[in-house]
Amino acid sequence: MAIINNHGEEFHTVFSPNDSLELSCNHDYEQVQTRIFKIIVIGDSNVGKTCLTYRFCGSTFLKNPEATIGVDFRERTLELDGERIKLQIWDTAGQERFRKSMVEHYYRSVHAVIFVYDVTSLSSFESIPDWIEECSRHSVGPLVPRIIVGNKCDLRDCQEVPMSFAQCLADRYNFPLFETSAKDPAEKEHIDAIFLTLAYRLKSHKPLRLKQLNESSAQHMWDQRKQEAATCQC
Ligand SMILES: Nc1nc2c(ncn2[C@@H]2O[C@H](COP(=O)(O)OP(=O)(O)OP(=O)(O)O)[C@@H](O)[C@H]2O)c(=O)[nH]1
Repeated sequence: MAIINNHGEEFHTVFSPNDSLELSCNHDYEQVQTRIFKIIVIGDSNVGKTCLTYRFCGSTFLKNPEATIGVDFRERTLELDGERIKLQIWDTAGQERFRKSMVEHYYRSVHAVIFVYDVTSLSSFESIPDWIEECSRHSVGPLVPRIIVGNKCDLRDCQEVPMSFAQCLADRYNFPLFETSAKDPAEKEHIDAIFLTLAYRLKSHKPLRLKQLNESSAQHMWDQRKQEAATCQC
């Protein structure tokens, strides 16, 4: 099985042979309609949101990320069961001063949310309910899939958040929980699996706002959002 990103690069992935996710790049993409899903990645500063999204979209570990200002956009196109799906990933700023003027943009027409904490930082984990609350305040409906990700699990010796704690929280909200590491190359396929879990869930739902759009108008909207973000005074 293979997955491709927006640059047309092909990666091999690791779903088990029993998995119903079929990823390939053998189709003539010009002929296939693409559904586009907006996923926002939220969490405290420094938990690794940029590195996680970069690992998924760029396939490598970003060594020296700078703090995100406003939002960074990444995307990757997948093919699931013969259907082309584009994940537009909004890597949001964790620092309040870099995010406050962007918050409305983050949540507008969102299709899925990933909450990230750092397994070596109890405070980042304790913030997760606040991020969930912020999400609700911005009218993200209960049908929008959400998952919790504990990052930096390569630093097991410094772990401050036992998985049992995290599992309790995830159970309380009924969200899936994943622990992973953007840094550890061996976790790359696990990170793919996290995003693909969401993609698969989104695929089984009707897209919300982008349902009626063809690819060029959806792309136009995406470009507009990028422009809005770039001109935003954060
Ligand atoms: N050991 C380890 N370090 C990581 C991992 N992921 C990210 N880091 C490091 O954590 C720091 C913060 O990473 P970022 O991805 O910039 O964090 P962020 O959540 O995007 O931060 P903001 O942009 O400020 O919101 C960087 O020094 C990364 O190298 C990981 O899985 N393991």
